[in-house]
Amino acid sequence: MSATVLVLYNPASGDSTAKEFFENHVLPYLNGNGIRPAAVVATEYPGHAGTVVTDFLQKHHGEVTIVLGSGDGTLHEIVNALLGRALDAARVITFALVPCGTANALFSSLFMSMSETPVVAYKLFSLDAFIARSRPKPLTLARTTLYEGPTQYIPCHGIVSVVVTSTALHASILEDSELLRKEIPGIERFKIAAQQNKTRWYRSRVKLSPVPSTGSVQVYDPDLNALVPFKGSLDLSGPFAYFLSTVNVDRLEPTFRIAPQFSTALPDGTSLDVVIVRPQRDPVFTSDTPQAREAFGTKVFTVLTAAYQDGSHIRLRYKENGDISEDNDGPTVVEYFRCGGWEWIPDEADEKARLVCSDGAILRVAAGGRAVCGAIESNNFLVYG
Ligand SMILES: Nc1ncnc2c1ncn2[C@@H]1O[C@H](COP(=O)(O)OP(=O)(O)OP(=O)(O)O)[C@@H](O)[C@H]1O
Repeated sequence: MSATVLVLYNPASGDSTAKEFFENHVLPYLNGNGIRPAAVVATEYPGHAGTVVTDFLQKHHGEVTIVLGSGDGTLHEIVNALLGRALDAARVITFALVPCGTANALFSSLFMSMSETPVVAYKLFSLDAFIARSRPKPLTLARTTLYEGPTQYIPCHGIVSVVVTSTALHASILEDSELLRKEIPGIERFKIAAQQNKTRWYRSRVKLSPVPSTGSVQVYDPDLNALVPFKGSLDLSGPFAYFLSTVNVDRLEPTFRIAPQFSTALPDGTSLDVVIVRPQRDPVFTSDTPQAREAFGTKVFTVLTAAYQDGSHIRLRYKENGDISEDNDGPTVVEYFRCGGWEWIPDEADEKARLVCSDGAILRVAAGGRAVCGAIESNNFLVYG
């Protein structure tokens, strides 16, 4: 039996061209391939996508394919709305993505943009896979729970990411860039927000947990250019400049390949790739002063710039004088782990360290609380890629 099709797009995503793209390209393309959607819906307000899909699944039983025109945020809303309503474990929802958002991390990770491919054809790649009845890929999810108080384990919030869960600089960037959305609809707003926050450090502790299926945490070794078993302590002390974990993606924008090992060395269990920058690994770090933060901000920028160069940031290393380049043989500037999950335990006096970003949505850890994130398998959600 073929799947029932829902066409859903967010007209406010990215540069607000989803409606036009669907009317001019997606709907005629589906029609031309004999696919008759059961409904075509444009979202009308934040959160609407989750309601539309929940209602649709109540009316249509069996397999459902959603042709989704949006960015990652709308996909995040749908997944969280469905899991929040205790989705039946046997229910399968498959997404054919049409990238209409700002960053489109998941689509860009599934389909590398080739300069010779016309834009319209590129944006229809996931739809092509659906029409060709290719086997869809299961999505891994990352569930974050916020706990109040250091010992009192009271779950107060659970949220699931499909792409990224972060704290530190990335969470600050996402919080600030949202204020720039109207003015700057493209990815440039992330760069401006990065400039605004590059000298911030975040006081926190981190605990990494092993991948359940292997019982180990892996770390990237630039000498071997591979992930190897991590033998160090799983408790990491701060301050942190950057802390970000991903599932399903090696990049957060078409060329920002922040988690390159995800595509270079595919995970063989349900896991997260974690990218960390801690200023105290810098051989010239002496103390936390405004001058030290300013100087380290330049190094953070070098790391982010290298991520745009096919993910070369993970090979950057320190020289004894603190200079960084791929040719050095000192400690890595970036710590790159593959693990099952992490705990982020922010210093309660550090307001900004209490921010957590889940696919662009911003959560706040209560003073004295912690965020706990773990990779989970989901058989409910698949994507054509
Ligand atoms: N009709 C609407 N008007 C205003 N906002 C909307 C509407 N429909 C949905 N939204 C909101 O738009 C937000 C952004 O959507 P989405 O994530 O799809 O695009 P994006 O942020 O531009 O892309 P990306 O997440 O890839 O960077 C979502 O969080 C959603 O709540």
